[in-house]
Amino acid sequence: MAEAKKLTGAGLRGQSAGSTALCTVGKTGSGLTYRGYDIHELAEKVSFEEVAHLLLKGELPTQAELDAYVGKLKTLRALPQALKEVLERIPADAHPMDVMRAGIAVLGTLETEQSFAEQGDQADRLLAILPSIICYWYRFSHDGVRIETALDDDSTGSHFLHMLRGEKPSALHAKVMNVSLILYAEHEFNASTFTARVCASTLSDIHSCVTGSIGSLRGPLHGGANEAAMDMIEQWQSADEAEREILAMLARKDKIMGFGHAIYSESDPRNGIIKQWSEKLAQDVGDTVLYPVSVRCEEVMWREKKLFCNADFFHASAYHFMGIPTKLFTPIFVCSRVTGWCAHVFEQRANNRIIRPSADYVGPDARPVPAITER
Ligand SMILES: CC(=O)SCCNC(=O)CCNC(=O)[C@H](O)C(C)(C)COP(=O)(O)OP(=O)(O)OC[C@H]1O[C@@H](n2cnc3c(N)ncnc32)[C@H](O)[C@@H]1OP(=O)(O)O
Ligand SMILES: O=C([O-])CC(=O)C(=O)O
Repeated sequence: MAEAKKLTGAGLRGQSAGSTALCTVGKTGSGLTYRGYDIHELAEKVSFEEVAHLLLKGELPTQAELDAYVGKLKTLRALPQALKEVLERIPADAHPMDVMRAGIAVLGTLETEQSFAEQGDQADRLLAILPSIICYWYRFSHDGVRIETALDDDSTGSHFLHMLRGEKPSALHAKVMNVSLILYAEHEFNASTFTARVCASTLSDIHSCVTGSIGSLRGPLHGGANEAAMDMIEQWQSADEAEREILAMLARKDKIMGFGHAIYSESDPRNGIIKQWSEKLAQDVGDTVLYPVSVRCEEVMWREKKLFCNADFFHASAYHFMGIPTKLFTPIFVCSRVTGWCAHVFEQRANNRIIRPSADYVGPDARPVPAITER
């Protein structure tokens, strides 16, 4: 079993910033559990909606609870007219994460959380509507069509692909989306979730918390790494070329996106799972380049630097093989992680003290303000 990573230095690394009953990350080096359930078992046996229920409502649902929950989510997929109009005004070259951030900000003005008693329903609405927001904007701005978002797909992943392509996905694609959404759902005090908790600690509303989280997830050191990894690997025509380029990047001390992790020491448990599905998808589309390129990157990074693929790296090829445009990779992460964010908001609210750390002052000593003519 891998040893836990030694956590010291800047970035609050290794410091406990609160407690959570939602998730353990890297407790023994490479483990990941949601409310005590191992990620491998969840990815194999349950649906994303069951995981959402687990995170947001405390337990895996019974069949009757699941049926009711899926039914409820389906009723929450429609976009308010005012939100559609805003989305239609956002240009095609906008960053899709900005579209999601703006979409939730607008939703917060239309369906404002009036009291914390509404938080469960608000979280369900966010979960159901986020795929609608991004796909409505994408299809309108790129294809000039106003899509129907209130579709009857049973799963969030199928709903997303159905809106994106205008037809129901294959069983393989539906399955991979389901696994992917499970893998991305929750990860303890990562940057975007901590953003949500800081915002929640001021007793702010849930739309503000989630809007802030989307902003934090957008960066390439966090959720944006799946797109950055795709931009990198798609340039290479063979595994040998990938090896040469990775070695050159390492020599230049470039950051290789999709590798390394703040908490895990020698592997990210989500990687092996999504890698298997990426391989299946590669076979499905007859790929002979991108998957071998990805595998070679993994081998070279481990051999040269003992750096391993995080959850984002093989998501890049998996999403690509399903024909998903690269710019929608990180928005899919949002559609999943909103469950973790909201569950953390609930947890923060249930046992709250405003989050307000201290800083070590390194500026000038106290001094008088000079007159403007003397500066
Ligand atoms: C779902 C997710 O959000 S997973 C993370 C997605 N992000 C990425 O894939 C971006 C690339 N990776 C990284 O930037 C980092 O590994 C992070 C942000 C994930 C973690 O950062 P840290 O906790 O600071 O990394 P860590 O302390 O393990 O770094 C150790 C050394 O390895 C280097 N290193 C870490 N990751 C990488 C990488 N991907 N490429 C090159 N070097 C790296 C660091 O620069 C550091 O070198 P130094 O000691 O010479 O300064
Ligand atoms: O935990 C982290 O720092 C980043 C991560 O892997 C995630 O949020 O899924």
